[in-house]
Amino acid sequence: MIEISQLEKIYSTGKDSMIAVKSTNLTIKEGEILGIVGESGSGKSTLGKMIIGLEEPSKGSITYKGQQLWNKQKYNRVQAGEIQTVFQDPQSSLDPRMTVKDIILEPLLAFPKLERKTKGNKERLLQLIKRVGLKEEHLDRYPHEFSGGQRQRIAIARALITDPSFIVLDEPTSALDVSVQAQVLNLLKELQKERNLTYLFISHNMSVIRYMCERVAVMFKGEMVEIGDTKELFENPQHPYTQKLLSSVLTIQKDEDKQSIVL
Ligand SMILES: Nc1ncnc2c1ncn2[C@@H]1O[C@H](COP(=O)(O)OP(=O)(O)OP(=O)(O)O)[C@@H](O)[C@H]1O
Repeated sequence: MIEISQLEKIYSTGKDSMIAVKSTNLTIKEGEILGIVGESGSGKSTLGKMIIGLEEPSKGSITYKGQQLWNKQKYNRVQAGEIQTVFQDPQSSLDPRMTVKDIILEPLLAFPKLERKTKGNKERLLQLIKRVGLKEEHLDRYPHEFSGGQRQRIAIARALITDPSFIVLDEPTSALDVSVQAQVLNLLKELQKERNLTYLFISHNMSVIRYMCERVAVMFKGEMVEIGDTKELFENPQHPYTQKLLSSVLTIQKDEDKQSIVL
């Protein structure tokens, strides 16, 4: 579904420049949940941002269903909302001045045809809000009236309004309490099955990755150092950095008397 080839991102600030993502190749298959794991600053979010059009690649290419996503420095939006995203912090990603209804409908503004089709379809909005675990009366309220978990449910409904095929989930539960994290992860899993969605699931949390993902890619200092089936990678990590990531997870679990980090 997505082919990433020799993708690179260099950030320049004044005289300095740094390579956030180094010549990366990656295939994301239709209907899979692919995890991207790595410590803070390893380039995970930058990779996601290039796919959703928020950062322009410095080199390389990304194709979605065979079409280039970036052409001559312009992001190609012809996919009509097929690519969506959910960010980590629903507090800052939801506009506090907008009602929940307007927040959810907002992505449609970029796609007039879709907007016309969906706007008159109140039933669809109601189904969606209920499907993510909220109620009709929530539609006229504002983000600050909700808990963190509810706000993330609003963000998920907003991502689904354009009926996407592919969603970049960038640390979607990291800002939530542990028990709420599990509920939101389960909702995301159910939605993925029901709608045959493809996810790129970014997280620094190995337990969350193990729970959610069929395959996982490990990023270290901007490079993709290992990729494989989640089970195999957890049982038999090849790269020293992956081994280090995994050993730290086990230590935390042991030290906290088997209190598993998430689930
Ligand atoms: N807009 C920017 N300008 C300059 N440097 C940036 C910018 N965005 C990210 N970087 C740098 O690029 C590197 C990769 O950042 P990125 O946010 O992709 O990492 P990450 O793995 O997602 O980290 P985290 O888990 O903390 O979000 C970091 O060193 C970061 O400081």
